[in-house]
Amino acid sequence: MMSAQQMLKVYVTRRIPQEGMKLLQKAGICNLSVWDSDEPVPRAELLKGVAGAHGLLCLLSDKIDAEVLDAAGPNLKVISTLSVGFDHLAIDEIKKRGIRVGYTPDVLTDATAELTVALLLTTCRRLPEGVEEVKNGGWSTWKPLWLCSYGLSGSTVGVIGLGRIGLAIARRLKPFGVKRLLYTGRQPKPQAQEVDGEYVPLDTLVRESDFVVVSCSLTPDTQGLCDKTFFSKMKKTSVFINTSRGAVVNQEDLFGALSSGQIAAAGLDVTTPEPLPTDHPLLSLKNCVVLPHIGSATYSTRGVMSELTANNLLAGLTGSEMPSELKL
Ligand SMILES: O=C(O)[C@H](O)CO
Repeated sequence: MMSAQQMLKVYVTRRIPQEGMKLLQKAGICNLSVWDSDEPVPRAELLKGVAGAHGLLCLLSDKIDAEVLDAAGPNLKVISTLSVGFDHLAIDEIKKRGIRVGYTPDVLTDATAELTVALLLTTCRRLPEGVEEVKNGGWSTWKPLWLCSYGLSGSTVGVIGLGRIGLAIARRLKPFGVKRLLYTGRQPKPQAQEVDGEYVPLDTLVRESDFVVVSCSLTPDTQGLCDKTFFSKMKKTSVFINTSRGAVVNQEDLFGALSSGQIAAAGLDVTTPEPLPTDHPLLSLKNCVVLPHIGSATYSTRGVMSELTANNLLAGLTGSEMPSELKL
C-alpha cells in the first residue's frame, strides 16, 4: 500500500460508469479528484483541478490542449479518454511532452454500428414523421402515396471510412439486400472482401450511392469534407448519415441541400456544436433526424468503455503495457 504522499494524483473530468471508478479506487495507487457531475467540467475548474496530476481521465467533450497540459505540469504521464475518437486531444503537444494516451477502440464498435443502422432506417423510412402524424391526427386513412420513402433493398450504399465501425455497419446493412457496397478511404482494405466492398474514389461514391454513411475519424483531411460541392453530386433521392464527428460536415451546406431538395434526407448522431441549439435551422426540417451523440450509449458498452479507460490510465501510471494505447 502506498503512503498518502506516494499516491498519484488522478483528475477525472466527469462522473463515469462505476465499473471504471471501482477499478481506480481498488488499485490503491490513485488519489482521485473527480468532477462529480453529469455536466462537463467548466474550463476554469479543469485548469485548476488538473494541476499537478499524474493522470487525466477525460471525455470527448474536454478539449485537452497546450493550456491544459501546461496547467497540469510536468507530473502528467498519461491521458486516458473515454472514447475511441481523439480529435479533442492536441496530439502534437501531448507527444512533445512524452505523455502516453489511452483510448477505447473495438469495445464500442457493435453499439455504434447498431445505432447507425437504426438511424439510417429511421431517417430513410421517415419514422419520426410517421410517429408525429399518428399523434397529431394527420393519419386519416391508409393512403397509397402517403409517407413513401426509400428502402435499402437493391440499393447502393457508400461508406466513407471502412475502419472498425464502418465495416461493422456494412456487415449489418448487407443482409437488407444492398446491391453494391462502395467505400472510400486512404487505401483499399483487404477486409472489405467480406462485404463485397468496392474501393472507389470519393467522387464516384458520392455520385452513385443511394445512402452515404460517414464513418471516418475527424482529421484535417476530413474536416468540412461534406460541403456544398459534395452534396451537389449526391442523387436527389439519396440519404446522408453521419455518426462520426459533426465537423466532417458543413452544416450550412447540409441545410441548403436538405431544404432545396438536393438530397432526400439526413440522419445525424453528431453535430457542431453539441448540443445543437434548439433553434438551429436543421431542427426545423422534417427530412433531418438529429440524435444527441448516442452511438455507444448502451449500458454494457459504456461500462466496458469505463473499465478500459481506467485500465489504460492505471497502466500509464505504472509504466506498464496499456490494453489500448494510441500510437502517437
Ligand atoms: O469517440 C467515441 O468514443 C464516440 O463518439 C462516443 O462513444
